[in-house]
Amino acid sequence: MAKRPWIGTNWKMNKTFVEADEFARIVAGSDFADGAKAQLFAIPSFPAISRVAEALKETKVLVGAQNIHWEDAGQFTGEVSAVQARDAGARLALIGHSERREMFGETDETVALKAAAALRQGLVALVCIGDTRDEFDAGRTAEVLKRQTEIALSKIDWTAGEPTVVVAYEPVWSIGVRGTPAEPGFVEEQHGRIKQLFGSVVGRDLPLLYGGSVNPGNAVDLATREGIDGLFIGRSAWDANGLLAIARDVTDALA
Ligand SMILES: O=C(COP(=O)(O)O)[C@@H](O)CO
Repeated sequence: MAKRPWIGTNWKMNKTFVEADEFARIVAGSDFADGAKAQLFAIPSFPAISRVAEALKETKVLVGAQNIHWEDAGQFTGEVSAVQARDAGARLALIGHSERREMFGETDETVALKAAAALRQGLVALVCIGDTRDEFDAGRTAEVLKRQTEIALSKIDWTAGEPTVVVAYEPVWSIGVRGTPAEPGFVEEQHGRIKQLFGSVVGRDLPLLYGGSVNPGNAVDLATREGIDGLFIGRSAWDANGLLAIARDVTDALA
């Protein structure tokens, strides 16, 4: 059976309401809206979540929040809880993106707390892990990914139903305009290691996505590799037609 990949985008701090509406309109009208060929997802900035969720409500496209707090409510100025994100229409929470780890003090421990909070509210927890350039250069990639994975998954009650956890390997050195695209063979090797960790840490397989400078030129090579269950895309998918073109190429190649 052909693999049904996860393919989605994190808008970061981009898009006005007009641009968000345009993106949602194009995706809602596409042949990927029914979710048959791929699990699409889009993660707007907080203000746009409710309108994008509304525009996509008749589709199978998951709308997410870019961050959540680990408490359900309280005196945390400027923060948004999983309860509130779900209330706004989010069905997924992005946790531990490297930009939050690097610039906003996210730690392995807060990532673990947030993953558990997302699952308490029935959200898909999309947890990012990744090595920095220095860690990569020092040959510490495997050690870093092991630590991040083990801690991120440590506060989840794996006996309670089927917690919906998706992990994304995103080498920090491959993300954004200054990033270097990772070699697909290197990614496949890391994914093999991370998949083994899923077996030993939680006793089950989890969807494992790749993110970092994914573009129309490398998407198929990445997404058709062993252990790569989908793509988490930034710049190349901020335009809805860019997202759909990559989804089409990938699903055609997997068919
Ligand atoms: O940050 C990500 C990758 O961004 P690129 O612009 O594709 O390098 C990832 O989280 C998806 O947003």
